[in-house]
Amino acid sequence: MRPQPDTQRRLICVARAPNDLLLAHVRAAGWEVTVARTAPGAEAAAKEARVAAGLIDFDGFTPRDFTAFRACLNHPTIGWVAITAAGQSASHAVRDLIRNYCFDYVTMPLSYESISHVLGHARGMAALNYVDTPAETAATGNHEMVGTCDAMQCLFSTIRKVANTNASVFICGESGTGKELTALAIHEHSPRRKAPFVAINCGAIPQHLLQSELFGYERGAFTGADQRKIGRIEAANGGTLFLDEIGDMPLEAQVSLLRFLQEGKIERLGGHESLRVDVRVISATHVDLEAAICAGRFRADLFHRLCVLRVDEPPLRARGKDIEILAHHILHKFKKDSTHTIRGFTTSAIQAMNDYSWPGNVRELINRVRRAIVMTEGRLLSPEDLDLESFVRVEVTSLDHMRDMAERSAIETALLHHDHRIGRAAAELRISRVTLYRLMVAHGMRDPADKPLHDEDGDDAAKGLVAVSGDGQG
Ligand SMILES: Nc1ncnc2c1ncn2[C@@H]1O[C@H](COP(=O)(O)OP(=O)(O)OP(=O)(O)O)[C@@H](O)[C@H]1O
Repeated sequence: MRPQPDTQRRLICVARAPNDLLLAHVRAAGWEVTVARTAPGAEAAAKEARVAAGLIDFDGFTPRDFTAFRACLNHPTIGWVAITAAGQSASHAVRDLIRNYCFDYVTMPLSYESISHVLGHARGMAALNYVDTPAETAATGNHEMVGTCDAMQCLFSTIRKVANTNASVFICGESGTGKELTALAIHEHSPRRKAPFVAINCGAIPQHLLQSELFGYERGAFTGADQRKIGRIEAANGGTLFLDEIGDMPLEAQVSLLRFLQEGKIERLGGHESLRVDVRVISATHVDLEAAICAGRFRADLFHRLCVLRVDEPPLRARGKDIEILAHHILHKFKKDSTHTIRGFTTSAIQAMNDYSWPGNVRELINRVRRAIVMTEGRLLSPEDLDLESFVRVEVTSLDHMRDMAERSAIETALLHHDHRIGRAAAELRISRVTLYRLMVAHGMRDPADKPLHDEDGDDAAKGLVAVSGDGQG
């Protein structure tokens, strides 16, 4: 389960000599403050906080502290604001920290109200990242499997269930959906987790070599076999064997594999000894194996042996909000590849990712985000960085709506220009005051109950126009 967002307004204040008056003020403004006077203290406070604002005064800290600060300043759910004294921002190291890690900076002296206001914004921006941080779901060693949508939650529950048995598992799903990761997760959650997980891609190995790769061979078994080689099945003894792209396995190897699944024994090529091997088999394919069976390319009896338990991997396009969550997860993992700090994705990039059909699934998402991290010149990754600009929705609005917007904008500009003096604004727009009042009411800029006042303009020449009823303009 995901933790709930923090509703408290937490503030981490990092300073060698904290400003007591400032602290009293932010506390009075409702912030729950944690003070850190050292870099390790700041790190500990950052680890504790889920969503928080951070206020950091670099004065008095050493360059070594600056290096240590990077980890906590990089925390995605803490919005940092730096305090700088006049002249301090001249330091190259401080400038770098502010530019790369801080939401904003304030130069002292500044009103405490303004600081509290900036902190509120910084915390708000950090809270947006909170919803984007990936859920802890099915951790598989160093490989985290991210997913919060119903289809992925269902997959995680299936993984936990099938992990407890020894039956063969068959994973079905489009290319790049995470079939190997699922197989690894099953292994890591099973009692076999301490024994090897051995993966072999049946499609990537030349057909004539697949048998020897799977079963191994004895010295002299064929020309060039100058020493014994242990095959992948034997290497997985006690653990799990993952047969990827099983649909590409040649018929000859299918016969040998079927024999192994029936008897639990193998014979190395060129050997005469039968060896008992205890292996749990997980296989996967992105092709329609039932069709391959009908076409005589795959043995039905082998399929039934392999597919005791079936797991379906959802395509990325069917994972809804998970697309965005995964994108942030990948960004977080690879953002060090960029020379500058990248904070996230533009709204149109998120929309383009949601509209794209992802034929290459998670693998393609990883590649696009990694490319974007390297190519971008901004702090937010755009559809162009992701090479998805053709998926940006162009909103088509009606002509009436466009006219309406243009009218409202012209009125706002004229009123601003003339400091809300109605007569002058109306004159610039070349309409009467009465028409301007009517349009302001129509655009919700004025309450119809409000009577136009003569002295609103402070301009006697304009007063006479108020009495004029209509000017025939639309
Ligand atoms: N839910 C997920 N969370 C995080 N990373 C994922 C997830 N699913 C897949 N990946 C990553 O996507 C990449 C492709 O996954 P994987 O190799 O498991 O896919 P596959 O379905 O086995 O691909 P193929 O059909 O080409 O063999 C890997 O880098 C994997 O770590």
